[in-house]
Amino acid sequence: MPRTLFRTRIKFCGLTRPGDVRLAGELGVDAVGFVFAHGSPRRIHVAEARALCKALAPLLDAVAVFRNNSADEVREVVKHVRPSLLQFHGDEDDAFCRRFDVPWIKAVGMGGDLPASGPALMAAFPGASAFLFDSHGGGHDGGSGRRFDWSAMPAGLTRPHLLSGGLSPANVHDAVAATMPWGVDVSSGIEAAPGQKDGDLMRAFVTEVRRADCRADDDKTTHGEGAR
Ligand SMILES: O=C(O)c1ccccc1N[C@@H]1O[C@H](COP(=O)(O)O)[C@@H](O)[C@H]1O
Repeated sequence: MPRTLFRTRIKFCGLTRPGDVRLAGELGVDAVGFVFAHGSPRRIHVAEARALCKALAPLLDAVAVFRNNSADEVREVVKHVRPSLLQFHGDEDDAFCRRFDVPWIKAVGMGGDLPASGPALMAAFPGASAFLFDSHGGGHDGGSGRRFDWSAMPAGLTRPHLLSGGLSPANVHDAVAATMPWGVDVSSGIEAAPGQKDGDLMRAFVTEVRRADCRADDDKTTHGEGAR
């Protein structure tokens, strides 16, 4: 079987149980997300996040997810949890996001008004390490399990982007094949209940992403195209 040169990064978000964090590490995902957003059914507190960090495998990143949290709340998480990345899912601007001296991802809502273009996004968020496209906006929340029209993703981004929103083992192969993202992020689609991940769904999700990666490699071999 041909081996792919490009590996789609995988983030599992909204973990609340050490066993789920351990399994994520065993499955070889790249990052797990801990949600500190108010109103989320997956919200955890600093002490719980610190306990979950003890279950992290080496080289598995912890991402702290916020939505319009105060600067003090973000600072407390940064100080006590020490996440390797922050993810901002609300109306935070570039100046707010860069205050914490930790690399960050800006989540872009695709549920309401659509972003103008990739270059416009990069100009609005010059400090963002990556962008994440999710289905929030227009009255819809993040982590809702809803997908959006993947063809509406803005063109012209030269920084990494993650696809998210309503992904699951049933659709992630097609999502990766259609959009070739840097990475994918999933919460509801691998859950038995909010915050409780399902081991079989976690495993199936990773399998489907890797199947899409192998297909992309086959396509490149067949058509002589360059890497992503
Ligand atoms: O997971 C949550 O509860 C959450 C709450 C507030 C902001 C973001 C949240 N999670 C992010 O939502 C998307 C999509 O999740 P889903 O797969 O559609 O359920 C993902 O980027 C999570 O990081």
